[in-house]
Amino acid sequence: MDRQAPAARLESRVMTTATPRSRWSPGPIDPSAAVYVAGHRGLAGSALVRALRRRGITDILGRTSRELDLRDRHSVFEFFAHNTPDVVILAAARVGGIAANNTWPVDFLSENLRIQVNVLDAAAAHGVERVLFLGSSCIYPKFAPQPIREDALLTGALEPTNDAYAVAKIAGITQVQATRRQYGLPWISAMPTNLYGPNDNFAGETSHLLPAMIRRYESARREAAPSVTNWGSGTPRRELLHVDDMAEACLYLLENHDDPRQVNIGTGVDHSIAEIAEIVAVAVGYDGTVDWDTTKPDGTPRKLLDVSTIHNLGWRPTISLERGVAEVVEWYRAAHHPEMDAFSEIGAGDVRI
Ligand SMILES: NC(=O)C1=CN([C@@H]2O[C@H](COP(=O)(O)OP(=O)(O)OC[C@H]3O[C@@H](n4cnc5c(N)ncnc54)[C@H](OP(=O)(O)O)[C@@H]3O)[C@@H](O)[C@H]2O)C=CC1
Ligand SMILES: C[C@H]1O[C@H](OP(=O)(O)OP(=O)(O)OC[C@H]2O[C@@H](n3cnc4c(=O)[nH]c(N)nc43)[C@H](O)[C@@H]2O)[C@@H](O)[C@@H](O)C1=O
Repeated sequence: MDRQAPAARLESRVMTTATPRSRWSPGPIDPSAAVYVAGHRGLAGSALVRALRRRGITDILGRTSRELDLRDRHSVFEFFAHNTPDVVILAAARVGGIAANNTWPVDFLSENLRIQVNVLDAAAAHGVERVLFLGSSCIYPKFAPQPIREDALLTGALEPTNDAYAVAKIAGITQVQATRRQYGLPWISAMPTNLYGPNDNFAGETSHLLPAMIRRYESARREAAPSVTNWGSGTPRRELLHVDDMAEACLYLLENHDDPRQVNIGTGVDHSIAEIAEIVAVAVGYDGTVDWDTTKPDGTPRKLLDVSTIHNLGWRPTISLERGVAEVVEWYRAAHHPEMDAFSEIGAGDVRI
């Protein structure tokens, strides 16, 4: 006799029943759909929740990592068995800026592989029709031709500061494609460029470029410091997308797109790090001088995405970098009081609102 609980039985294989046939067709997400946003408190996940609410979707499932550790396969399968989501958006991941990726590569590889495999296996086991997997532009080769087209994937060596994270993300894209092939489920993957917005990680050392700079420049302004020191040479280029634009793009893809190849999401415009620093200085109102710490890594020299696929599908971003950065500075000032400046020691999760 099979003494295992149903969730445990499902855990041992990806799919229990015969291949499901997809019933999906393009159109708005059903307002009564149960949508699970894995990572709903994060930068991307919280923007996805806002975008879903703007569409009138109310049955949004979210669990913090304390409530549901997605590295724990059994818990993930139990969650799916009890909640049976109709749509899954996988925005939970171990995420960090260049220093975090460079310092803890095996954590970024191992944790992300486990999170992805568990969530995607559980979604397949329950026959979830619509799944969107979020990767990142770091999946592409370090010296890919610019702007980077989707077909540049796996054509060259990765940027060493984030190769472990990138390999985990490439595995996620492959799992989506393999699930489509094996089970006929219309799952998709999206690859956003560097993101910024409210609910970002402003911890400093582990942050991405933009939140790190907003924190640094705001602190320098408050303290009337004569100069700030940014990382690297200032010459690499980055394409920055407001996370609310990213969320709209993801929902647009979920409503309109069904194809195995990952889709780039970006603005199609990039700036040097020095130019981005100047935009932050203006938004914050800091007029001191800038030094560059070249002992810190530059990372990939350029990773401008070719966004013609999503443009041709009919989606374009709406938030300019200057406006977006100014809004995030306001958000940061409202969310973080000066006495909370020690929050890097507390951990980014604890300062989210
Ligand atoms: N930030 C960026 O610039 C970019 C991000 N992306 C992609 O977007 C996705 C989300 O990134 P972003 O929003 O920036 O990251 P954040 O760090 O802001 O959020 C990550 C979320 O994942 C959750 N999480 C992490 N580990 C676990 C776990 N073990 N179990 C359950 N939940 C977990 C966290 O939950 P909790 O808060 O409860 O701890 C958090 O809400 C990632 O896939 C990333 O690759 C893509 C391109 C650029
Ligand atoms: C989204 C993407 O994010 C990461 O890749 P990245 O784009 O290299 O990351 P970043 O945002 O941290 O840095 C961008 C650039 O900015 C320069 N820089 C200046 N001053 C600061 C600074 O204060 N902090 C940081 N972090 N960078 C700084 C820094 O020297 C570098 O040249 C990966 O995690 C990757 O896995 C990934 O997916």
